[in-house]
Amino acid sequence: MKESSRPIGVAVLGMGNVGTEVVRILTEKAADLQARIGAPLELRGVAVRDLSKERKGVDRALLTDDPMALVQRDDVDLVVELLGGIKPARKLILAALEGGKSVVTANKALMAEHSGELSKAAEDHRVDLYFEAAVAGAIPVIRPLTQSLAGDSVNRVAGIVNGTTNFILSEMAESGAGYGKVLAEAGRLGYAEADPTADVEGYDAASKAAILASIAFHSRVTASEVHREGITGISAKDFDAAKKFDCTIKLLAICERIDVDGEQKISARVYPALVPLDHPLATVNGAFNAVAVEAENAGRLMFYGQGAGGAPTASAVLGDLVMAARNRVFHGRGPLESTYAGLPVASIDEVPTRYYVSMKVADVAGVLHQVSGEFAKRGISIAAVRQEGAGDDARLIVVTHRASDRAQSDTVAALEKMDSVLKVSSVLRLEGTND
Ligand SMILES: NC(=O)c1ccc[n+]([C@@H]2O[C@H](COP(=O)([O-])OP(=O)(O)OC[C@H]3O[C@@H](n4cnc5c(N)ncnc54)[C@H](O)[C@@H]3O)[C@@H](O)[C@H]2O)c1
Ligand SMILES: N[C@@H](CCO)C(=O)O
Ligand code: NA
Repeated sequence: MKESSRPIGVAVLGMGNVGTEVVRILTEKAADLQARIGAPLELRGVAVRDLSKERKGVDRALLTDDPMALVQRDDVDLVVELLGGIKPARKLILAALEGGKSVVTANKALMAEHSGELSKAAEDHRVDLYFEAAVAGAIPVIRPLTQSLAGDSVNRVAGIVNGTTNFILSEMAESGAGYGKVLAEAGRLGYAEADPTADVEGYDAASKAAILASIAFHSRVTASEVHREGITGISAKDFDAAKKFDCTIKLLAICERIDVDGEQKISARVYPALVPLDHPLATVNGAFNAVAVEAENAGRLMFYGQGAGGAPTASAVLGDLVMAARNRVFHGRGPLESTYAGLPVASIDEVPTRYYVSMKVADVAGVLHQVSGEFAKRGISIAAVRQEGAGDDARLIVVTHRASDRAQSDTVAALEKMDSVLKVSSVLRLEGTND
């Protein structure tokens, strides 16, 4: 390695769950990081909201409540954005890139909406924009997709990419614990977003799906183009029913290439789904994430690890920081955004899915025939039917084979109108099967 170069100035924006851990590692591992980079990393400042708050292990002189002034300092070479949200993160990152500084961010909400603008600024100013921490926390997924698989064709990226909801669903499956209590615990452990609606309503997973789909399929997919359903409607009853079909329930993010009438499109979707208990994703519990990648030549790859939490996320941030710093020292550049394929995003209606429909029915002869008739009318074949209870508590559960999501949802709408169907109590998709 060449002799140590001049110090590289680092600005950290935000000292919350992730920022605190990044600053700790930067300080504690300074010597190792210097040896790996070929230059020392020097912390020039940390932008915080509350200057009066005690920050253990940080020199008070480094704290500032003016992030823009910090970003624009001449002695800052790398900016680490850990504020979250669009404002003021977008402007700060743009200012950094336009000032010739490389940026590392964990901000999926921002990357899923503004990656085009930010990547262009990075390209125009010949600096790096890294965001490994934005998807699946500590797990390397961005780098494998952009670098290791750069010579392959990815067909599918799917898995569990939100730690908070996986933590909640795992607890519900295990102990039947109440939703609110588990969510509060996820916040306390540093998994949840500042506004946990982003987690439980699936927005966070949708942002990650948009980033994964864009990278995997060399196209640009934004969060608003991802079909999104959250977990707030999932109850203990759904878990009981899932168990009867040897399944559990997971919030999945699925990005795949699909063929729609001869045209290749991207499907990017997030929803809670029944997953067979013997499927690898069924055993991913707590704040752990798992992402399965299917590529034409590599075949199937699995990535598993901690998808949320301060220290695991900081690990991914530091990895990016070392890369960006090395590029400074050795005059290299990270991979540029690749959107040459420009594939369109399919509507959820066009995607082939399997449905699980649980309904309360009138306990009269012929109900099963009428219900199955509605599925048959739309060309949907039924895989399993289960009748439960009797009288006022008569229930029918139908699991279908794959058909267009439009045909499936139209059938549910028709069932809801039938006199003999008193209530459609639960509709979930079934994933992780081949039929
Ligand atoms: N926590 C995780 O597990 C995790 C994992 C992966 C990615 N992320 C992402 O990392 C980022 C940070 O997450 P977090 O969990 O650390 O959030 P957090 O809410 O704990 O921390 C954000 C910090 O930024 C500060 N801040 C916000 N606006 C500011 C401003 N204008 N000036 C100065 N300080 C400001 C807040 O006061 C807070 O301390 C987010 O983009 C999040 O999505 C978090
Ligand atoms: N809130 C996010 C943080 C990690 O991106 C989660 O729970 O997965
Ligand atoms: Na990651």
